[in-house]
Amino acid sequence: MNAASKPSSPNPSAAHLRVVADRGAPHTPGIRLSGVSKTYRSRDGDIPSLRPLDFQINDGEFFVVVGPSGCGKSTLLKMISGLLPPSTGEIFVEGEKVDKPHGNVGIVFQNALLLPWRNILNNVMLPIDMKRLARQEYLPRAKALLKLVGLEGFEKKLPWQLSGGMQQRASICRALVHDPKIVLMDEPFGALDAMTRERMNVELMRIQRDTGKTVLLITHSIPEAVFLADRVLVMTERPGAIAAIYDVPLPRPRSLDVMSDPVFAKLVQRIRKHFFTQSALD
Ligand SMILES: Nc1ncnc2c1ncn2[C@@H]1O[C@H](COP(=O)(O)OP(=O)(O)OP(=O)(O)O)[C@@H](O)[C@H]1O
Repeated sequence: MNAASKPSSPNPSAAHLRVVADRGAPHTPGIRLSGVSKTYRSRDGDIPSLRPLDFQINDGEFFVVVGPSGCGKSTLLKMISGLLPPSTGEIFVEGEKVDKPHGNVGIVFQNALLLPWRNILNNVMLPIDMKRLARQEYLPRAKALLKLVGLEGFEKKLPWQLSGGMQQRASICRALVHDPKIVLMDEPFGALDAMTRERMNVELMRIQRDTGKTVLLITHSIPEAVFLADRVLVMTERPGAIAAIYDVPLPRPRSLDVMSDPVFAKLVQRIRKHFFTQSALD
């Protein structure tokens, strides 16, 4: 789904964020993988972790990957961010080949990993400081992002003064502050309680809609995948391969009520069938 086709937001700060987000070439696939595989070399021998993968994620798409533990999901994410070279194949982000760590991604991990001595605003500004970008230019964007996730007024607080869900929202702002082309999320809400996790999912969908970012999210939860995604990629056991890619034909914007839609239940059931012998997935 293209950002331009989404309903516009009445929130003025969100509009500001969208203008920045829409700078990219509109028709280039957000992410493209061609024959990408990974085998780790270790003293005990080779560990084939991913079989060759071919797929693409469209600009502005919410793309979710589910798969059993150890099938290579985090490996995939590290390769797309340029932190890890593939053993074979090529990766392109917005048409540019990835061959080293690049600044075109924002990454959100399972834990917020905020620096305890920096206040929330300065944690969000961390990528700007590390990249030595002009602080004054990005401060309004950092503040607009904090407003977007409901953390206006918490800029000067230290991380310990916020709940786990609030900290994770701040870490999402940190991933977006330098206006990356894509956002990679590795089990971002895995450490949160079930109710907070549901709320965060609703919030994340809204943020993605308002910013128009291309999102690749990894989860172990099949209902979470179907709730969030435009498409769900299902992986096989290690060495991971593509078992299937499903379109999620549920209209947007979505609320939690969508989970009682028969289309939702059917798709969850269909994906679950890929793993019915495994207990690693919800
Ligand atoms: N640095 C490494 N050296 C050797 N093997 C590794 C390394 N990193 C990962 N592996 C192996 O590669 C496989 C894929 O690991 P990866 O962390 O990508 O899986 P995952 O699907 O993200 O797992 P989980 O869902 O449990 O987080 C695993 O079998 C793991 O043991």
